[in-house]
Amino acid sequence: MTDAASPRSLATFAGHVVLVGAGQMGGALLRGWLGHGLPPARITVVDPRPPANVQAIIDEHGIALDPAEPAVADVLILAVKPQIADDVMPLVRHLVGPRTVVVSVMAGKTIARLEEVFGAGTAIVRTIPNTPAAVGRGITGAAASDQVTAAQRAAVETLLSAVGRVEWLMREDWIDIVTAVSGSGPAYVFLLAEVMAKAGAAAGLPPELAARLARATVEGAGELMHRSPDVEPATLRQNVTSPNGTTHAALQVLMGAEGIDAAFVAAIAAAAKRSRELAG
Ligand SMILES: NC(=O)C1=CN([C@@H]2O[C@H](COP(=O)(O)OP(=O)(O)OC[C@H]3O[C@@H](n4cnc5c(N)ncnc54)[C@H](O)[C@@H]3O)[C@@H](O)[C@H]2O)C=CC1
Ligand SMILES: O=C(O)[C@@H]1CCC=N1
Repeated sequence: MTDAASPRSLATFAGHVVLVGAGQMGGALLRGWLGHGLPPARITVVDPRPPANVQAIIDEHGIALDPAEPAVADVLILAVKPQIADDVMPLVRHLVGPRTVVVSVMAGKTIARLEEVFGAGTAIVRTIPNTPAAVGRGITGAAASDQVTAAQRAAVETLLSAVGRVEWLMREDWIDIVTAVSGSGPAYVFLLAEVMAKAGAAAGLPPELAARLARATVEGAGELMHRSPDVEPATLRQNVTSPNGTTHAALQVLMGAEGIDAAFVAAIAAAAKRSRELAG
């Protein structure tokens, strides 16, 4: 595993990186690479309509867009929506050669599907990052095909580490569950801030005050956990929970038979199932 706390410089990264799709996730990667010193001349972006904030970065650094003179990529990153992947992948097929490692951040798309498009001998890394990558605090699960060399694996890990941690997975089929836990996971935490705010307002607080309290609580709890790497989340929870106090009363509700455990088991199963469906 690598950690954003000890990121490697990309200033001496050898090879050309082609980013296909520079939206939320592709844009976060692009910012991370530039922030860690990857020379802009080593990057090509293929995206007909990047968001304005990403276009500004592309313009500022003079990054090549969609090469008129197709050059084979050393690392080709696919970061378009899975629903358009089957249309987009053939359009960048010419950028993939014998030395290329293709890296997908797309939910659902399997290594087997990518091999159908790019050839069975192609080195492929299937990953699932998450949006805290935008602040260098993402976590990415990654599974490599047998064709990926040690050098390609190291190169991919270096690029992914620019936006956070990397967990290499022994089994590709774990990716669907990783997607459900950490890929989609930030949404569950943001939802928590939303529902805590709504509940506070419903109980009588001014809605803006409830929203500020909920937001600061989620931010602070996340930071406390970040700064307590040796303390289990359960211990951090217990530290808040006085015997028969207010937290205990709330947790009785949240952790009851139909509570948060059961809801999360069902939610993770639903997300993993959807990830498997997106393979098609
Ligand atoms: N947003 C998230 O939390 C996560 C997203 N992902 C995956 O990342 C991928 C991208 O998702 P987002 O960045 O959220 O989507 P997005 O919609 O923000 O970005 C997709 C980008 O693809 C571009 N695009 C459209 N057609 C194209 C084409 N023909 N050639 C090149 N680029 C094209 C769009 O202009 C857009 O900039 C998806 O496959 C998703 O499953 C993975 C983990 C987390
Ligand atoms: O919702 C999705 O399909 C993507 C994959 C993980 C997070 N967002």
